[in-house]
Amino acid sequence: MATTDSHRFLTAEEKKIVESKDVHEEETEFYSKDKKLVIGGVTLEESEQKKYGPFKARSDGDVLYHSVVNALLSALGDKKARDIGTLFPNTDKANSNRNSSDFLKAASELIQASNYELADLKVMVKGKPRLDWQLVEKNLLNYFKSQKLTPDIHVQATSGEEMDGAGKGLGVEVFAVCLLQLKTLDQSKFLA
Ligand SMILES: C[C@@](CO)(OP(=O)(O)O)[C@H](O)COP(=O)(O)OP(=O)(O)OC[C@H]1O[C@@H](n2ccc(N)nc2=O)[C@H](O)[C@@H]1O
Repeated sequence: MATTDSHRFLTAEEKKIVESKDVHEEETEFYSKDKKLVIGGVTLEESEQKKYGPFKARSDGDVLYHSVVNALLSALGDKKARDIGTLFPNTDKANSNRNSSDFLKAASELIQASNYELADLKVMVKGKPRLDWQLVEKNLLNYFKSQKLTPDIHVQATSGEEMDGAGKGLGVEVFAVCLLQLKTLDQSKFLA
């Protein structure tokens, strides 16, 4: 039975079962042959895909975008939009294989409707998959620009040193911190 542990890779056993199912063109709720591992809107290269398989997730499983959405929702503090799962339940088939940029769009629209602008976004990725993090940064910058938001963005990565699930390659953890700033802030009074 697929669990809703949404950012775990398929275990070797699960992958074997699903691949064998795949032979009969069957697809499970969380895994389909065309589901690629994507982090920060960047799809991993085939060689990396083979090592890890896709995330087990209702949506496209982009754990970096999900973490950024949760950071934005946390900074906004709207109790009705507490977190990503409140806005986009993984029990909702509408989120099946959904592009996680949809979730970023929803969070960006909440910021646009607020008294705040997005000043800073800092991301730390922990896990084994290697990506061009500069490309992820560019992706995020372009995305937010399309939403009329211009945060300073910095993305880092660490292996997790085999110490825990992410470090052992069972999945990827992403920590995101953002700074919202009042749109009406008159910065001149801070300039000496
Ligand atoms: C992003 C989505 C899109 O469908 O799922 P995936 O595509 O990763 O599967 C969902 O928004 C899902 O995000 P995520 O929050 O990571 O999923 P889960 O860990 O399963 O938690 C789902 C929701 O259950 C609630 N929750 C979870 C754990 C907990 N101890 N208490 C809770 O109340 C939270 O509201 C959380 O948002």
